[in-house]
Amino acid sequence: MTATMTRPARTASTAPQGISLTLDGVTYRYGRSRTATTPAGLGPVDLRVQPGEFLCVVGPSGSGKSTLLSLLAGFLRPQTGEIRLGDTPLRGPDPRLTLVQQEPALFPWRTVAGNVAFGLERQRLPRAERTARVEDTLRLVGLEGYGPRRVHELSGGQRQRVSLARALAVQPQLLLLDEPFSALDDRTRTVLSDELLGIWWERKVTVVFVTHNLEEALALGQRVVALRGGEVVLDGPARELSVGQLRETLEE
Ligand SMILES: Nc1ncnc2c1ncn2[C@@H]1O[C@H](COP(=O)(O)OP(=O)(O)OP(=O)(O)O)[C@@H](O)[C@H]1O
Repeated sequence: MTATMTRPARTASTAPQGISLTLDGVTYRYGRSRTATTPAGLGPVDLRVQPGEFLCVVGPSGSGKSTLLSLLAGFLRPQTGEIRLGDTPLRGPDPRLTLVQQEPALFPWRTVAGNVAFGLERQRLPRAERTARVEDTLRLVGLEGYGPRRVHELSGGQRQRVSLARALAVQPQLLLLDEPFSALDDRTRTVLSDELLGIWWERKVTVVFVTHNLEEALALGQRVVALRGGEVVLDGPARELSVGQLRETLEE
């Protein structure tokens, strides 16, 4: 990650717009272990993410980042409290949100276009519209013309672009990203981070980006939330925070 990363000066397009995300007293505890007195997990967490906001979540290993994302993705249900997308309680995986994971989970038997089209198949779009949407999204992630290729022909960075395109093709209102660039080399990571900012700027989607990399969080996020021991220990605008301050808070 470099300090030179800048937000691209693009004009924002009209659609689709991001949605607000609200967590009210959300907890999730895994089964009580024999050694730990307090069961591991998350919460209680109160958080409100504004429509179109880019939030980065940081924290050391075991701080609850994945648990939080699993709750937001609807894979886990809060044991107490409530998560709302806009005004609606989240009750499980929701078509208004998509998740990009650390390792791109692509279908090797499908082409690049086939992978990107996957989520659209459930939307029952007319074929021509589906094809246009796939092409547009591939262009958006810098893979114009890659549609007919097979996944195994691609580099790690290109695969993660396909994964991002698949998540974006359905035009989510909330995009969840779980350490999406951590397996990539520094240069590819910087390029993709910059491109993600461009896409966010253009689409105005709400983003929750989980990373253990503090520099990355400050470079990408408008706002940074730090987790420690399953609790929010810091929440502030990225421009007012420093790596040292985050590190200090997380190590206390
Ligand atoms: N399936 C599970 N069963 C029991 N405990 C779990 C389970 N998953 C996570 N935990 C515990 O819950 C706590 C939070 O874990 P979580 O995976 O959310 O942290 P994390 O910040 O994502 O860590 P990492 O950066 O290593 O992925 C940890 O103490 C972890 O050991």
